[in-house]
Amino acid sequence: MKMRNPPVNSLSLEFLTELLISLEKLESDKAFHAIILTSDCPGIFSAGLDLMEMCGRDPTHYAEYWKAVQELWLRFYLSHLVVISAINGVNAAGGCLLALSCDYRVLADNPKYAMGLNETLLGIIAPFWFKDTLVNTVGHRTAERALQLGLLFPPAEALQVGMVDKVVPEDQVLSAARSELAQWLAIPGHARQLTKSLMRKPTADRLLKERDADIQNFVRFISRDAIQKALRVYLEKLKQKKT
Ligand SMILES: CCCCCCCC/C=C\C/C=C/C(=O)SCCNC(=O)CCNC(=O)[C@H](O)C(C)(C)COP(=O)(O)OP(=O)(O)OC[C@H]1O[C@@H](n2cnc3c(N)ncnc32)[C@H](O)[C@@H]1OP(=O)(O)O
Repeated sequence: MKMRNPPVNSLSLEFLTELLISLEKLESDKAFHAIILTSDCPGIFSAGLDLMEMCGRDPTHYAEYWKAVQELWLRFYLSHLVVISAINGVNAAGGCLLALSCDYRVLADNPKYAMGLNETLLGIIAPFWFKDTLVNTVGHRTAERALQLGLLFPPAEALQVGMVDKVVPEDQVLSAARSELAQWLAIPGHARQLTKSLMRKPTADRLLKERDADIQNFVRFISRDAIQKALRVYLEKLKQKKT
């Protein structure tokens, strides 16, 4: 699955919906057993959630958007397919969440390709299920520091803290993901799927039990004047970079 939403693969409502539909199609076709998730945007895996969806819109839109973000995470996190990410670019916040939801992560060795949950740098916070997904991957202490500081880890550090499983030269990222896949596909499917569910269901259940409350919390939080201002300032900084 090659993500293509130029220029930065930001996860707009339309793009989230496309990803969701693609994933559902693959999951319902018995011929498919695995997905390699990668990017078609040079140097960028994903810039995360689309800030334009969270800025200057109305509460109904925020609720619809957040429901789609929840849906995509639940679908990826609990997918019965083997999902491996071949991370071939910088990967922030919501994009990093997608990669963390995979079963295995290969990252291209380029110091520009940092990844992490950098929400605090925007003046916002990672929701509890983003946090839980990170904790499940790197452990509590590393996650606490990474989340508070909004750290984006370059490849060597991402590997060292366990945010990714392998770092390879940039031209080998897809072949390394394919080689890894062979090991996962050699395991009897039902046993691997049940084990994945055993490991992940408690984390997913937390959100499933509180979905509506989580949407309401998001809408209240994102609608605050101070948060809207912080997002506008961040977007402005991104644009000023060019001048
Ligand atoms: C009480 C508790 C309640 C809980 C509430 C929880 C609330 C939590 C809410 C949300 C969680 C948020 C998750 C996220 O994912 S937020 C997004 C975080 N992403 C980032 O910080 C990355 C930002 N982007 C960049 O750093 C760079 O763009 C880059 C490194 C990815 C690429 O750099 P470069 O190649 O130089 O491109 P440009 O910066 O020039 O960007 C091109 C173009 O794209 C626009 N853009 C970039 N990122 C985004 C984005 N995430 N959304 C929308 N648009 C984006 C950028 O502004 C440029 O636009 P242009 O000037 O018009 O061309």
